[in-house]
Amino acid sequence: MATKQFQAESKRLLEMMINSIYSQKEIFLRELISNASDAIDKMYYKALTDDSITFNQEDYYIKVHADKDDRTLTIEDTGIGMTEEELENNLGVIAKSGSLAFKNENEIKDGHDIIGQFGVGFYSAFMVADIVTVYTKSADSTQAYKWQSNGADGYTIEPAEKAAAGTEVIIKLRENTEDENYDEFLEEHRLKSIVKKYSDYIRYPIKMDVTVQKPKDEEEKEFEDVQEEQTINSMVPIWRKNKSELETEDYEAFYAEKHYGFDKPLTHVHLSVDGAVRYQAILFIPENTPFDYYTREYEKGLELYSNGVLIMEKCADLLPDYFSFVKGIVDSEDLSLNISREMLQHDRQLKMIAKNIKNKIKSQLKTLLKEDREKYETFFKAFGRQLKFGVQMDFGSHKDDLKDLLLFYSSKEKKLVTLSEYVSRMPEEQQYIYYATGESYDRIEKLPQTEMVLDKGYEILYLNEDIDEFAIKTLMSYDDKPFKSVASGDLGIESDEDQEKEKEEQQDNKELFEEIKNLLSDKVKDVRASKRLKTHPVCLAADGEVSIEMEKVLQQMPDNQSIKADKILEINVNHDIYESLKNAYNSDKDKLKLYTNLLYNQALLIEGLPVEDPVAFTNDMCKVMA
Ligand SMILES: Nc1ncnc2c1ncn2[C@@H]1O[C@H](COP(=O)(O)OP(=O)(O)OP(=O)(O)O)[C@@H](O)[C@H]1O
Repeated sequence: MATKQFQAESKRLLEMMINSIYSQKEIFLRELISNASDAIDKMYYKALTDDSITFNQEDYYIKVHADKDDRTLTIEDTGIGMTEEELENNLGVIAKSGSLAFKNENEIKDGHDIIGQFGVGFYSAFMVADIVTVYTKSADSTQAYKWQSNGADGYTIEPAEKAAAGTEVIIKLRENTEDENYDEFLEEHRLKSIVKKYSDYIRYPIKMDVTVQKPKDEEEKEFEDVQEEQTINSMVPIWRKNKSELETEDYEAFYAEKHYGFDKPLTHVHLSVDGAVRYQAILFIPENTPFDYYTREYEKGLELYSNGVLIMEKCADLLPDYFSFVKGIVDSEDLSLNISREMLQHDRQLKMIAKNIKNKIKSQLKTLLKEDREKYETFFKAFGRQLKFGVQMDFGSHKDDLKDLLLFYSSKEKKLVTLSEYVSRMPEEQQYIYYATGESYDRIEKLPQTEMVLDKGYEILYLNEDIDEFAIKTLMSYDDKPFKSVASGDLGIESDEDQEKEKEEQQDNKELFEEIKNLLSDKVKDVRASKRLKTHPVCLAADGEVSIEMEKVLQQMPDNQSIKADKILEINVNHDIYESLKNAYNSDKDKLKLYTNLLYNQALLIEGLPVEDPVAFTNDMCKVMA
């Protein structure tokens, strides 16, 4: 049985392609400029083997020219041009890429990678054009040709006049409609910005006649608008340059030019990777937190280029959420692009690049921490919170990547310290890494719960951000040393003797504690004699997974589900107030109730929790004073 070839309804196919491949009309300019760049690259390759051609860089350029009267936009190049046959094959057959064939036939040299591969980019011109006319003359021919099409009814080819080799693509713009303004593609500013956006790093000059103001005479009193030919693209991407040629100022200038931020970057990484996936990248760590950083509006991502042509402005997949503050670009020739060049076909290469980038950022931050503590603290002030979110994210699966990048305030050093520094200072008998939580370092310092641990001479990490304790709970331990809140029931520092004593105290005061618990009903889970309090009369401790600090954070969330910590009221039985409690218990139950309420509310205030009934509380105070 004979195998039949598929037929294609080319008119329909073209229509579908034009209207459904690209998300934005402006892309057509990127495609035509890329074609022009490919055509010049082909001349470059031709010169390598053909002695009669010398490739003088200055002879090769691309020119964009808008004619407002005619409503035409011309993209001209001094590249290799096309013969009649090539015209027929390349612009007459959809999905036929002369450039891909060229790439396969020639050994591609570094830095001269051919962009075209799908054989469809050219037709994107019909997104904005009624008629496209191409004048082209091949470097191998003396005859020039004109190709013309309105997209729907096929095309014509006829001999034409053209002096030099190269190609001119003339786009007759569509009429404006209610929804679409095609005239924008005749505006100097708009054209410049599209070229800058997508084609800034095309390695040949993209020229345009630009309006500039010049003095009319020597006195420079009056000015007039004149047209001046300017090169509007940067051409050589900074990331392709050798690191040794670049100064910090060059990176800073690039950061500013790209509008990555109003600040200066704190540090940068410049990568040129030649592994399984080849890519170049420049990554910046900003100095300041962007104003919208901790909001839903903030979009993470790196600019992604393929062969110097912009593919995505913000490729989110290149950065993990916890490094979402990183700005910069990645350029790779090894990406599998989809046909519109707006997405990637396979994410395998991207995943490899992303993994590599993650590790590079991590090691850059570690180096900063080691070599420039002050700068690292500036970074941590701006983005430390995000790292802590990162620890807690995805069930803690990134905690090993991040644990050595964290800083917490130390009770001993009175400054931010790493976990490794804390552990290195731990006395041999200390089993836990202690932490205390509160709104500010000052408040935490005054917390009664810290007394016993500080008395022991142990260091305490002061956690004052809402995310802190969640991150610590996810970390669970560092260097095999578990974390322990100073507010937890068992601090792990009590001697057997202390524990025995505590049991006795609990027993001795059992009835009084029962009574206090009843008076407070469901507000506390238990009342106990405190082992940690030295000078303060009372404090609250949490029993179970949810700490008091966590309760505060959860209460602020919209879907808090009223999660509360199980609270234990701890009483210092060595405090004078305790005698008063005992007396009241024995002789005056109303007084016991009054004292209990006062002490409980005091404990709430110390913890930074709201007093449930402030009026009752102040009335109680007055009763004591009167
Ligand atoms: N300015 C030009 N000079 C010379 N040849 C050109 C020019 N523009 C297009 N061509 C030829 O026409 C072919 C088809 O162009 P088209 O833009 O449709 O696809 P492509 O560039 O090959 O691939 P892609 O769809 O990936 O951009 C090119 O491969 C090239 O051979």
